[in-house]
Amino acid sequence: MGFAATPVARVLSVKKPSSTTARPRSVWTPSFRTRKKRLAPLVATNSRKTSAGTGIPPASGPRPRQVWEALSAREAAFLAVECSLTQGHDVAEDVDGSDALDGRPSQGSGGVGGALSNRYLLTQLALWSEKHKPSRVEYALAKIIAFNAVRQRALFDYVLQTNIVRDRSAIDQEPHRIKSEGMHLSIAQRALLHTALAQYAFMERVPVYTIVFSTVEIAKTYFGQRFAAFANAILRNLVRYGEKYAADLESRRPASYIVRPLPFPADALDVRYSYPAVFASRVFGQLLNRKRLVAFLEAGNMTPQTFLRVPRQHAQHEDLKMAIERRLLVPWSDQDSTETVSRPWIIYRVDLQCAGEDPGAALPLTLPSANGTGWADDPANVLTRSLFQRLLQHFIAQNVTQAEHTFLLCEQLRQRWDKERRIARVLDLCTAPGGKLTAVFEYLQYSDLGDAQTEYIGIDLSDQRIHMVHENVDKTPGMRESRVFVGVARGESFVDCRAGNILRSEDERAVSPCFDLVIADVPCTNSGVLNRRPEARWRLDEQHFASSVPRLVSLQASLLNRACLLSRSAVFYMTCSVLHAEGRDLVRSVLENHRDFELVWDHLTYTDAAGRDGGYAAMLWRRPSH
Ligand SMILES: C[S@@+](CC[C@H](N)C(=O)[O-])C[C@H]1O[C@@H](n2cnc3c(N)ncnc32)[C@H](O)[C@@H]1O
Repeated sequence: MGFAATPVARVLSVKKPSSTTARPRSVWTPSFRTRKKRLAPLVATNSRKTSAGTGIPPASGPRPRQVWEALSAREAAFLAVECSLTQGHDVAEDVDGSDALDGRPSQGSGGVGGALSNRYLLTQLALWSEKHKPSRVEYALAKIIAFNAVRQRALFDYVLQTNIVRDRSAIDQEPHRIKSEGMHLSIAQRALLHTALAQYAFMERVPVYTIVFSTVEIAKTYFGQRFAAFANAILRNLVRYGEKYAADLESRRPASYIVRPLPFPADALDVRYSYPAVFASRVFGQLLNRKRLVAFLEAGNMTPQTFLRVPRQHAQHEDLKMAIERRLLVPWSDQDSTETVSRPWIIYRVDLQCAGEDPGAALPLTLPSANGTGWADDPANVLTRSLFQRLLQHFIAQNVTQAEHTFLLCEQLRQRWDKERRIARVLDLCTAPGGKLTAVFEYLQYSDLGDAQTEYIGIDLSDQRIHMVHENVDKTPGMRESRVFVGVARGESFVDCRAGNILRSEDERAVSPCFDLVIADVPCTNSGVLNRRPEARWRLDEQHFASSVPRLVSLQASLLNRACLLSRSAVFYMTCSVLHAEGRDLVRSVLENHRDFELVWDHLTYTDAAGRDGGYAAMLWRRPSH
């Protein structure tokens, strides 16, 4: 049976394999009815399989549309992963820090139509999505498969090696072509097998038969019969191999998110949790505790959580009350639920499972959800999801770590600030999408440190992302009516903003301290948000630590340096990295040249299973002049 989905390849403009064995693609049949007909035999076989020993009751077996969606999503994921495997991104290039909520980069974050390179996984998926108009189910599936395939690259290469490669050093020597006896894996073939493994390991509800079937179908279309037979053999072998290891793994407590056993070395944590070895060992060097390291590495492989920051004065919002009633929003347990002067917002965790979403499932939106609230396409669940979309129009999505760091920094500021004066001018050097600037605004208004005359200036390098700041300003009560200026500029050459014009200079002598508070929430390696940025970890290998990471650190130092020059009182320095090189050590080295400032408070949070992002926050305070 043919697999008709060539438009995906055209949309993603991924190079076709040059192999002479590649079979001509089957004819594209755009009508759903036709595709459904062609896939009908699969559906019948599949239902038999599901009831025959996979543990899935026949009633929840895939329905025709789902099978099509599963195949099509799998192909899109495969092409996106191939693209991601081909590219060696520069860490200093990936400055946008985008963490689009549902993973679709918006226009402004450099996604479709944006200026950002289209080499990224999410951008590839967005391009496919824009052209192919997949259903929500199809998109969610493709994203989950692709994210896991990219995150688990090291583990999956190890699995393939132990299955097909006799010589372990082959991958290191020739990463783009794994050699085994008589079989060469191209990048595209490797990507296809990675997506198969991603389904096998993480999607417990996908029957093994379906994984093998779709792999073979895609393999036939792209690589020809010979590779299809090879892929089939590899996967079947793996299932046998996995079973053999199951008992062994159980005794070693396999990572809870791996739902089916894969052979992995018990001691090599970098392979087992799939990180570049040098990064894992650096974090170990900081934590000096194997258990905490494992918790951190595991958290980086989990589905990221979404949080909403709700201003207290909006606590009675109708949609909000309904969302709390339906348990779509759950108050973050650590926060003080009573109103205090200093905490002007309530943080809620979004529990999309209550809307039938189950990120670990095979078909996240159409199978019964994990917590038993019915089918995801049940009208009640559809309503809950549309409620979530409405909430996003009113409230800012911000991770609890970012909100908490901003709160703690503001508290430090309040303790030191002369109560007789109001804060007159605030500058944010890297403002997009505006999460910190709006939080600081809320805090200053709420605590009376600021007033109607307080001026807020936010600049960012990326004009693509500046419009997101405007959206977030509009969501912040009272901010649009205040003295707010948002513009595009490089932070390290910013001098001031007068009458709506941005003044810049490379010359430090042109800079004078004219802001009470300067925020430098700098671009970083994203090592604290690796669960959101599947590709980011691969830019933390030996080679990048020697080349692009130092360049990024030097940009961070320039931005912090400029922040100190511009501030007459406080500097907030923040990153979403857990590496000391971008946090504590960097602050200390910049302070060497700014004896007029002292570090009064800092905090490093590691990514954790509760959903906290990793990140660093520090407050520098200008010493009183004598
Ligand atoms: C971590 S994000 C900032 C997040 C933001 N503060 C918030 O809370 O929503 C880093 C931002 O720095 C911007 N950026 C990168 N290099 C910059 C530079 N040299 N000058 C100003 N902004 C820069 C990026 O475009 C990105 O929007």
